[in-house]
This record gives sequence, C-alpha cells and structure tokens, in this order.
Amino acid sequence: MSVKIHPSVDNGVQQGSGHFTGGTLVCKCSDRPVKIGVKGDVAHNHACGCTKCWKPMGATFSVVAVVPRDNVTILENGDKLAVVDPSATIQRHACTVCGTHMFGRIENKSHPFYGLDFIHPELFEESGSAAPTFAAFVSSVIESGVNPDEMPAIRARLKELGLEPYDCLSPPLMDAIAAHVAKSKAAAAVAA
Ligand SMILES: N[C@@H](CCC(=O)N[C@@H](CS)C(=O)NCC(=O)O)C(=O)O
Ligand SMILES: [Zn+2]
Ligand SMILES: [Zn+2]
Repeated sequence: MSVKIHPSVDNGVQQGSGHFTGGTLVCKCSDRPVKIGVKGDVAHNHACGCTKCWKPMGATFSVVAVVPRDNVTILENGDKLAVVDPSATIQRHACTVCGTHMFGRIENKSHPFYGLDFIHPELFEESGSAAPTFAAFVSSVIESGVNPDEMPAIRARLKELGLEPYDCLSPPLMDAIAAHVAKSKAAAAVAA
C-alpha cells in the first residue's frame, strides 16, 4: 500500500517559482467562498502532522506555511469565518460552512511567532508559492488514528520526498523559539 502524505506532495514536491508575489486563498464553498488576500511569498512551508492543523479529505498531514500578519486581508465573505478554538495559541479562522481553515493568527504578543499568520498554500488560486521543505509533528499523526506500525514507512516516504521528518519543529524554528525565550528571560532578569 502506498503511503499517502498530502495530495499536494504525493506525486512529488512541486518547487516554488522563486518569484511568487502573493495571491488569494479560497475556501471550498461553491456558494459565497471566503477569499483571503496574501501579499508576498510564504515562508517555512512544511507538512504538519498535528491534530489541530487543517487537512483536506484523506490527507495524513496538513501543509502549512507562515506569512507576516500585516500581509493578510479578508477580501470576501468574512462573515462566514469563526475561530475554531479560542483557547488555542494559534487562532484558526475557519469557514463555518466548509470547515476550511483560512488563516491562523497568534494574538499573544510575547509568543515567539507573534506577527506571523499560518496559512495553507494549497488554497491559493495561483501557483508558484514556496514549496514545503520539512515535516513537523510527525509522531502526532498517531493521535489522529495512524497505526504506530506505519510510522517507519511514513518517515521513509517523507525523506524520499525531501521533507525531513521532525517530531516537533525543524531545528532552525526550535532555535528561533529558544532564542526568543532566552531573550525574554534575560530582559525579565534585568527588569527584576
Ligand atoms: N500532539 C499535538 C501537537 C499539537 C501542537 O502543538 N501543534 C503545534 C503545531 S501546529 C502548535 O504549535 N500548536 C499550537 C496551536 O495549535 O495553537 C496534537 O497533535 O494535537
Ligand atoms: Zn467555505
Ligand atoms: Zn500543526
């Protein structure tokens, strides 16, 4: 049985054009779709295996990337949006009709990723945005019902696709989080 990761990578990872200038994310509704404008290219695009990130039907992983929050605008039918879990760090604004997550926003100003919104590049009407480069929260797919015995094949497939698997985030992102924490602690010590 072939291992399915996500429809946008199962036939090979499509590289970005390198000059994507932005586009429109569109939900799955045929009537009054939600449209979100995004300026510029995405960064840190990756497959995420966590239970919270939105996945299309049949996908084991989500594909999710970040963009500066100031580059994200609700263009059409924003009245259909609602936050999935207001208690979550990432406030995922989803279409209440089709369930598609349109953007996830961090409102906690002291969070290491404050200022970035999480989006799903497969929802772009336009092609060419930067490709995924790693896989995060890989072990978490077990929480969604994947048999632990399948994990070696899933990790092998991710590696074959060039998506290095990590059970948390990639080393550069973990380093960025730790650097933010260290800086905050140093600032708190000076203020004390
Ligand atoms: N094992 C957990 C991991 C959840 C998790 O920590 N997800 C990461 C990656 S998206 C995160 O930053 N979550 C913050 C949030 O969901 O608000 C799950 O699968 O539910
Ligand atoms: Zn919708
Ligand atoms: Zn996730």
